[in-house]
Amino acid sequence: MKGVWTTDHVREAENRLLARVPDGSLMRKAAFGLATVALRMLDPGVVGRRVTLLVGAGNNGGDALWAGAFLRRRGVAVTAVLLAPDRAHPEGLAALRKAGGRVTTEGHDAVRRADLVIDGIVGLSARGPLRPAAAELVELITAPVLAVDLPSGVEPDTGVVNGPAVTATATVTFGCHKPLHVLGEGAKRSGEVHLVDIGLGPELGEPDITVLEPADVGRLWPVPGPSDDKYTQGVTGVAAGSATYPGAAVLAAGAATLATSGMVRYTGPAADPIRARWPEVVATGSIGDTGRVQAWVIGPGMGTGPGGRDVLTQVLEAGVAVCADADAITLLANHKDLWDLREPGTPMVITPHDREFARLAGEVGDDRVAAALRAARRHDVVVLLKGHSTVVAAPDGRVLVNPARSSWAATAGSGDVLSGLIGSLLAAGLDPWLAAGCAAAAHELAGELAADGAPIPAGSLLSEVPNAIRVLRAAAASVSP
Ligand SMILES: NC(=O)C1=CN([C@@H]2O[C@H](COP(=O)(O)OP(=O)(O)OC[C@H]3O[C@@H](n4cnc5c(N)ncnc54)[C@H](OP(=O)(O)O)[C@@H]3O)[C@@H](O)[C@H]2O)[C@@H](O)CC1
Ligand SMILES: Nc1ncnc2c1ncn2[C@@H]1O[C@H](COP(=O)(O)OP(=O)(O)O)[C@@H](O)[C@H]1O
Ligand SMILES: [K+]
Repeated sequence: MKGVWTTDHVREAENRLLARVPDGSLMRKAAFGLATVALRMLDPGVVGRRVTLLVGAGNNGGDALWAGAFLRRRGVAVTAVLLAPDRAHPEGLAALRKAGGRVTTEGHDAVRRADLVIDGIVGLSARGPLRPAAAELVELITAPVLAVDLPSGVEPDTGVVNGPAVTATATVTFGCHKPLHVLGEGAKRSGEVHLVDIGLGPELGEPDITVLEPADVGRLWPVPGPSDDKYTQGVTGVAAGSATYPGAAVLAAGAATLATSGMVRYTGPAADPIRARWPEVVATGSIGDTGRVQAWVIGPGMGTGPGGRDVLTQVLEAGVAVCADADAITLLANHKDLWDLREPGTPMVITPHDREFARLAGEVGDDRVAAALRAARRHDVVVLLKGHSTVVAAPDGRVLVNPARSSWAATAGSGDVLSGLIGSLLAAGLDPWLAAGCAAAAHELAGELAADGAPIPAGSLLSEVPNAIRVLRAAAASVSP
């Protein structure tokens, strides 16, 4: 698992560390790590290659200047462009000058002619988009960009970009990952993120955000053992679909069928198409005939009328784990009394996209993590907020983020697949926060495998679920002793 810490927590940890290490040693460590990645990016042949440093007013610029000094000593032609000449980091500037680096306040030529640009404009103290002088230079960049700590112009704690910002080829970050590296536009703008150890580890407490690695998901994915039968692995119930939207039920039930062994039961008006596509599913027309399940998936294509409300009532009263998606979320938003039917402590995951979220808990806004946490605490459920970066928040404050590598999953019906995956992991007994996180990871990977460079319908994503599970389990096998 990868930990991510907010800027407040990074600063607190840095202050504790700074109190017990010699002055300047952290920055030199950070800068040396930065220079090492820069040399790799310049390879082959670093002597005489042109590196331009964009240097802002703070320590982020200081990192860039110190890295420039290291690079200069390896024969690189280094030019520092000072955006705030009076406030450039004094020791870093002196070190660069001593190593023979050039310093200027007029950066147009240096940026245009660079083989590599190092973005030391702003780091953890960033507020808002790039200021005009910095934005004008960034516009001119054609070379690869190595960002110091984060691509300047991106909000560090949300990954939001509201104006001009750097798009980095790679980012070197120090001590730990920060939220922007895994969230939305920030993740995209960071490029490949390299973590440099500056000894911050012991000072960092519990992470604010966790990212599951493929091996984590593979290890957690439930598989049958010698003593298992179809019931012991958890039976998933799917209440979804309608005469108008039978496909949503077929996708959700299909996902539950493929995600784990064991058994899937279906209830609703799409029993015939379900039987035709998934003969393994035990399909009935009414919830009373369904038999026992360990978890329900409810909502996709179900409708928000009295029929849907009645089924949701029965599901919530059943006292088993629930994944509520789509129309079930709208019903919960429209009829607040439905929440009271749930037995306290029963695992529950809701999976809104932004519009469903707004119905339930107000606009998402820029801070998706804070929004998901707010809703999770208000309703005492795990909230999976969909998007390019999926955020999973638990009422106890745990947050998982699944940053997508591609956007092929943004296609009609793919959410139905996701809810089926979550339901089957809940039925298998996984902690609901992990169930949602593992499902999001497998879902995203299935989309990537299915697409392979071209658009796909949700059915193709669904077909790749077994391959995604194989890849994730292989990752787990390759790291276990
Ligand atoms: N602490 C440590 O031990 C270590 C810290 N390290 C490094 O320090 C970095 C944090 O440094 P920091 O706190 O000095 O501020 P930093 O991010 O460089 O900002 C500088 C100034 O930029 C300005 N500015 C703000 N927004 C802006 C915008 N949108 N566009 C343009 N300019 C903007 C604003 O100045 P203003 O003009 O508002 O006064 C702000 O004060 C951290 O990211 C890491 O790289 C590493 O060396 C490891 C050890
Ligand atoms: N830009 C994107 N990049 C990656 N994944 C995305 C993107 N947009 C949506 N997704 C994912 O696609 C799925 C869409 O779900 P949803 O909006 O409920 O669609 P539907 O209701 O048609 O099934 C979710 O898993 C979501 O996280
Ligand atoms: K930066």
